[in-house]
Amino acid sequence: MDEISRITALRYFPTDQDVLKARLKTMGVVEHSFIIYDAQRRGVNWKIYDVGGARNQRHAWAPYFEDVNAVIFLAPISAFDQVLAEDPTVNRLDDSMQLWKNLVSNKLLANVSIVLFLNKIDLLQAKLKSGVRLNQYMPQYGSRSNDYASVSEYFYNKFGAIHQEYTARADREFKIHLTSVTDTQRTAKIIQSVRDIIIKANLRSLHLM
Ligand SMILES: Nc1nc2c(ncn2[C@@H]2O[C@H](COP(=O)(O)OP(=O)(O)OP(=O)(O)O)[C@@H](O)[C@H]2O)c(=O)[nH]1
Ligand SMILES: [Mg+2]
Repeated sequence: MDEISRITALRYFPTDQDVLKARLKTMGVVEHSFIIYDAQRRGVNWKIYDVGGARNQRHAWAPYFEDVNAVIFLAPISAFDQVLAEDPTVNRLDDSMQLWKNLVSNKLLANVSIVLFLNKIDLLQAKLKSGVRLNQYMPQYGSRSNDYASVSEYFYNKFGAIHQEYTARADREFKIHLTSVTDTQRTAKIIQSVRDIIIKANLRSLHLM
């Protein structure tokens, strides 16, 4: 609402932040292709497939599984007190953990590197600060402290433990990041580390051949 006069102006042109903050549901699978140059100005062609996360979109994922090098999975850890739009009886974060378990245990994805973004940490911080208690929604959190450091560590360990227990391949490249992807500067750094993981896994598979 602070931006209403700017956004309703006759010559309004959206900023990058406006675009990032827009809520635009992904329908089906959307392909993005671009070239990233390294320090030696060598270009590498990247293809990113953005898949819709809503339940009625998930059937569209499987055909892509066999050809991908890496999966970036975003789990909205601020959503512990929210329910799915498509099924109000299901907690959003419980659903995300269940999906995470299915993904890491999927045999078609055994050779794929996985990067987990525990996302929306800015919203998580604000929510915890405003007094919303995690243990009201996830009783298993018990009497642990309700501050950001403890809560984010809890989720970090919880998602990590699910990977450890259910992964289809224990020695895959796997990394967890706490993210707020609308923060472009921090996300750019994290994407570099995602790139390193993919390159590492590629090199490893070449040595194996
Ligand atoms: N504050 C904040 N907002 C975020 C963050 N990540 C995403 N959002 C916002 O969350 C909303 C949902 O983003 P979408 O890209 O539509 O979500 P999605 O997960 O792709 O949803 P589907 O396309 O339905 O799978 C948008 O308004 C984003 O700006 C974050 O880290 N922090
Ligand atoms: Mg989307």
